[in-house]
Parts: sequence; structure tokens; C-alpha cells
Amino acid sequence: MAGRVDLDGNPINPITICMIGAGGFIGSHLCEKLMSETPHKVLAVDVYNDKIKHLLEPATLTWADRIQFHRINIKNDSRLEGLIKMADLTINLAAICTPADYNTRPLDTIYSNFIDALPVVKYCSENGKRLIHFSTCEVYGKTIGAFLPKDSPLRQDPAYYVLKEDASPCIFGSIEKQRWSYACAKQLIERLIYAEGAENGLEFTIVRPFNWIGPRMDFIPGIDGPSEGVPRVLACFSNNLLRREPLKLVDGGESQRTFIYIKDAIEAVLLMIENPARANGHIFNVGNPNNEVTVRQLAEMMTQVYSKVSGESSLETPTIDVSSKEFYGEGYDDSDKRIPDMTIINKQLGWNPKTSLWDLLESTLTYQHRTYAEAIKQAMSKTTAN
Ligand SMILES: NC(=O)c1ccc[n+]([C@@H]2O[C@H](COP(=O)([O-])OP(=O)(O)OC[C@H]3O[C@@H](n4cnc5c(N)ncnc54)[C@H](O)[C@@H]3O)[C@@H](O)[C@H]2O)c1
Ligand SMILES: O=C(O)[C@H]1O[C@H](OP(=O)(O)OP(=O)(O)OC[C@H]2O[C@@H](n3ccc(=O)[nH]c3=O)[C@H](O)[C@@H]2O)[C@H](O)[C@@H](O)[C@@H]1O
Repeated sequence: MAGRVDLDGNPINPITICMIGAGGFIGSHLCEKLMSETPHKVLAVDVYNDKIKHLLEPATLTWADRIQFHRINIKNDSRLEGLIKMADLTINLAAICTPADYNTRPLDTIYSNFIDALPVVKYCSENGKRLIHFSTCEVYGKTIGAFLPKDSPLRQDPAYYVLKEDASPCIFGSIEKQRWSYACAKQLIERLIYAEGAENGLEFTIVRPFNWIGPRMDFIPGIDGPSEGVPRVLACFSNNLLRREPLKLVDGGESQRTFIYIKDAIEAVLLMIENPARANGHIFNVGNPNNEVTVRQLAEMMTQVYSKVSGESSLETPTIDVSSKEFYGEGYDDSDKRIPDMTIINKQLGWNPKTSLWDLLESTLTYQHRTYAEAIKQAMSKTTAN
């Protein structure tokens, strides 16, 4: 750790970070990185800490004096402002961010992504503290190309689908398509942060993650989450593979996504943390434009990779089609395609993702198999016995 310098060759001084939502998927990887590779301190705020337990215990860990867990629900806890004041930088990750909730719990989704984030922005602005806020690629909504006729040659033109932070519009469906409650709340908090920067001098960075995936993402229903819960696609498909049941393709699995390995994405966040002069005032797409697949292709790849890492044969019928209404309920809608433009993050931070989709699926599914295969077998044999 000695002699670490920023992108401009200046020494990096240790700072204290108030990380809200530190116990989640991204937070756990960011805490791991900060503890193992930097001298920074973390005040880790969350309602859960299962995913960072390995960083908190035992107390003999070399970084034990640099990470402190505060079990706080930011909706209603007066200790939050004190923690933000104690820190040099606040990173806000806390949010409801699983699509199954957007149309079924739209109020919770809007409160979590907008109302609950408001005091965090306010405390940072009033106390002159820097803020890194986690938004989403969903603020872009649908591509312009999605509205062209299916056979239009313009659909092949990147001008109609590549998503640029400072140029692309935000295109959501109608109000009854409650899927967009999340994207709309995230967009409004982005606009508020941007305005705090413009009018009150808040030092901010906004991150728009594009489908970051890897170990510890979400939960496996019935094992470390509710049996009826619907996590994001990586955990849905992992659950199906572990239980040897067909992967469910929503509305034909035609939507396209670019997936990025969590460890590549965390490198980008660390650059933002340690290069404030280059990151402040910017909105950054963080994704891997080279890893694009349809959801159907993702299912095929995961089936193949899981068979390799588990040694089990693939199912004869590896996928089944399911309508979005059946799977998510009324009010679901989808982003058609998500290719991040990388110009701004490249220019400001010189960052590029490295890991191919095959490689990241291999390491992630190896983790899923090691972590869950035995527990699933036991749960399934209990169900059969009953
Ligand atoms: N994973 C991705 O690819 C992705 C993509 C786009 C945006 N994001 C955004 O990044 C952030 C983190 O995502 P994640 O994938 O790590 O999700 P996650 O659900 O794993 O983590 C969120 C954490 O916030 C905590 N939290 C929620 N409400 C809270 C509250 N009121 N008080 C205290 N803690 C609370 C949760 O307990 C959870 O541990 C979210 O804002 C999400 O919208 C993530
Ligand atoms: O990860 C991101 O960058 C953002 O996008 C996600 O949204 P989405 O990509 O639609 O979420 P997933 O649940 O991972 O779904 C991806 C696609 O797979 C499909 N899907 C999902 C689950 C399943 O079992 N089968 C299936 O076909 C969905 O319909 C969707 O088209 C979530 O909104 C957020 O976590 C985040 O803001």
C-alpha cells in the first residue's frame, strides 16, 4: 500500500468513507477492495451485514480498525448525519433494485430510490462533503432504435442505440407501466444531485452501472432469501441450474444486455474515489460494451458453463418461455438494449473493463456451485421426504 499515487502522480492520502448499503452485492466487493488494497477507513451502514461478515470478524483481521459496521435503516435514523459528518466521502448504494419489485411495490421503490436518498444528498451538500451516488443504466430506459420499424436499417446505426451520459434521452413507458418507477426515481435524484452541484457547489459523482454481476449477487430463493422472491437474472438462472429446472425466458428472452464482471467495475469505482479532481461533476457509465448477449444467449451460455463447473449433464429442455405478465405481473416493461458509451470514463479515468462473459460466468458459477449446491440438495430432499 505504501507509495500509492493517483492518476496525476500525487500521493493518495487515507480518507474515511461513509458507505451506505455496504452490506449489499456491490458494497461487499467495494469494502473487500478498500480493505485489502487501500489504507482508507469505512463506516459501513446497512440493515444487513451477512455479505461483509468475513471482513468484520474475527477482530484480529489486519484491517479490523479500518472498518466499522453501523446497523442503521436510513429511512429513520438520526445517526446518519453524524456519520456523514465524520467522513470525507459518502457513497450511497442503498436502494430497492430488483425489477420484480418495481411494478409490484412501486411505492417502496420510489421511496427507497428518491425520498430516502434525499437526506443523504442534503447532509452532504450542507456539510460540504463529497458524494458518490449510485444511479442506474435504467435511467436511459428504452433506445431510440426500439421505436423504429423492426426491419429499419437505422436499427444497426449506433446513433440509435448507444447510450451516452451527456446526449442520450431518458425514454420510459407510460405511467401504468410501473416498471419505470425505479428508473424515474433514480432520474429525479440524479437531477437533484446535479442541481445541488450547480447551485450549491456539491462535489458529486454519479455512477450508472450496466448489469454488474458476480458472486454474492442477490439471493437464491428458499436458501438465503424468500422462496417466492424473484432476484435479478443471474440469481434466477443460477437457482434454476442448481435445482436442475429449465431457465425461464421472459417474453422470449429477446432483450439484450451487456454484463460486466463486478471486479472490473469495482476498479472503476476505486479510481473515482481516489481521483476526485477527475471524477467530480461527472456522470459515468460503467459497463462492458463487448459483453453483449440476448437473455436467451445468456441462458445458453450459463447452461454450458454450469455443466462444465459442476460436472453435471445439461437438461434435455434447458429453457422454457414465460410471459412477463406471468413472471413479473401487471405493469412490467423492459429495456430493449443497453450498450454503454465509454468515452467519458475513458477520458477522465483511463478505465476499461477486462473480463469476457465466458470468464466471468465461469468464476461466478463456480462460486454459486460451491456455495449453494449442497444446501439446495438438502432442501430438495427435505421437500421430497415431506
Ligand atoms: N448490481 C448492478 O448491476 C446495479 C445496476 C444498476 C444500479 N445499481 C445500483 O447500485 C446500488 C447497489 O446495488 P446492489 O446490486 O449492490 O444491490 P443490493 O440490494 O445488493 O444492495 C443494496 C443494499 O442497500 C441496503 N439498503 C437498502 N435500503 C436501505 C435502508 N433504508 N437503510 C440501510 N440500508 C439499506 C440493502 O440492505 C442492501 O444491502 C443500488 O443503488 C442499485 O440501484 C446496481
Ligand atoms: O443491473 C442493472 O444494470 C440494472 O438493471 C436491472 O434490470 P434488468 O437488467 O432488467 O434486470 P434483470 O432482473 O437482471 O433482468 C435482465 C433480463 O432478464 C430477463 N429475465 C430475468 C429473470 C428470469 O428468470 N428470466 C428472464 O428472462 C428480464 O426480463 C430482463 O429482460 C435492475 O433494474 C437493476 O439491478 C439495475 O439498475
